[in-house]
Amino acid sequence: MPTERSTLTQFLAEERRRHPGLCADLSSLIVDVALACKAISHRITTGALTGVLGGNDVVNVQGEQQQKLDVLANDIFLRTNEGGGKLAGMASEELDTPYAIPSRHPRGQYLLTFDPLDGSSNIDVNVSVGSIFSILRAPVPGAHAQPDDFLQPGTEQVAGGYAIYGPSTVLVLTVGTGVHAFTLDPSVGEFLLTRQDIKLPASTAEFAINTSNRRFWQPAVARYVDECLAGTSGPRQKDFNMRWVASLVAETHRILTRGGVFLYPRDSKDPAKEGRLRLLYEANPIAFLIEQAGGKASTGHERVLDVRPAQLHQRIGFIFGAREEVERIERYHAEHSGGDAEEQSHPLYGFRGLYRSAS
Ligand SMILES: O=P(O)(O)OC[C@H]1O[C@](O)(COP(=O)(O)O)[C@@H](O)[C@@H]1O
Ligand SMILES: [Mg+2]
Ligand SMILES: [Mg+2]
Repeated sequence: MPTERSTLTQFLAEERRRHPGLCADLSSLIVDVALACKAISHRITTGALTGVLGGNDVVNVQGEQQQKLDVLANDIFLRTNEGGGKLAGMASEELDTPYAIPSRHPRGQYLLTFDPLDGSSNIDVNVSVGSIFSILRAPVPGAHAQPDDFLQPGTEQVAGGYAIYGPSTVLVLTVGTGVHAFTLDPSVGEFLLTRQDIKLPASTAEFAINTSNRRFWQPAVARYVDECLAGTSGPRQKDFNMRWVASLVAETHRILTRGGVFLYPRDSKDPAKEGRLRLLYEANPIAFLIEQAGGKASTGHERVLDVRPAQLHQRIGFIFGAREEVERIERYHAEHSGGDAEEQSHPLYGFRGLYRSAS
């Protein structure tokens, strides 16, 4: 079917004309990443027919049960991107250490980090999952990337995005010049531009959080959620809706489509972990998109993109979306940060925060 919409490749060529600083290698790397997403999309679509559902009895570096599709998607990302001559190395949520580009391939000037399959717990129940990616400059172009090379703050990203595998497959991308969405047309095998320069409303009446963690929340988070739940009879004086898909990509896509705020804050469930989501593969690329769309992304205390990673698989508290809501949550964190640390780390503190904030 003929179409007048730009393909991803045409769009990137046009972006390079508009922004001459955009490098040709970066465009072709993004096209390779998109190719990986198409292949993953195809495997997900066939589901049980090709035996790709279910676990594979392996626990990954994150301490989580790997799904067959986690491994498959990881493999597709590596194979599709290793030979293009654009990369000095890759780092994946599913691999303990960075992936070295095999010596038979030329090495390039970029680093690719990715969560090959996000929202794994949703695969078997046929709910949307996705892939998330981030592109950084290699400190030494052409050389084999060292693990520390990946430890760059999110502000250094040159591109970031995700593919959502839902009722349709959509690639959402930023190269630092706005946020654009491309829908996969399976009849021609191309991502076609369907939304340009996506903007996020500054306010919202919809929040997303896993409330089963409530007893582990810090007081600032409990206060924020309690106020939303109190609706028109509480201090916010408006009713809020709530959503939780348990797939970061799906939550992000909803927020980029109709607004909202997302919280997976640091909590006391496992004090050894600084959060649930991973800084390099999840928080940074999503924060890049959200900021480019006019929203905010924060740990509760600071801008996510300013965090200097200390470890490849570092986790982080992640709050993003409508600017006014994120600013409010940051304010609550600042107001509650002077409290009694011992009391605040108590698992029931969140509940007591409920009563305190209601007064
Ligand atoms: O199961 P929970 O605690 O609600 O966590 C859901 C979160 O975990 C994730 O699934 C983590 O991603 P992975 O599936 O890549 O491990 C996010 O997509 C989602 O926001
Ligand atoms: Mg993930
Ligand atoms: Mg994953």
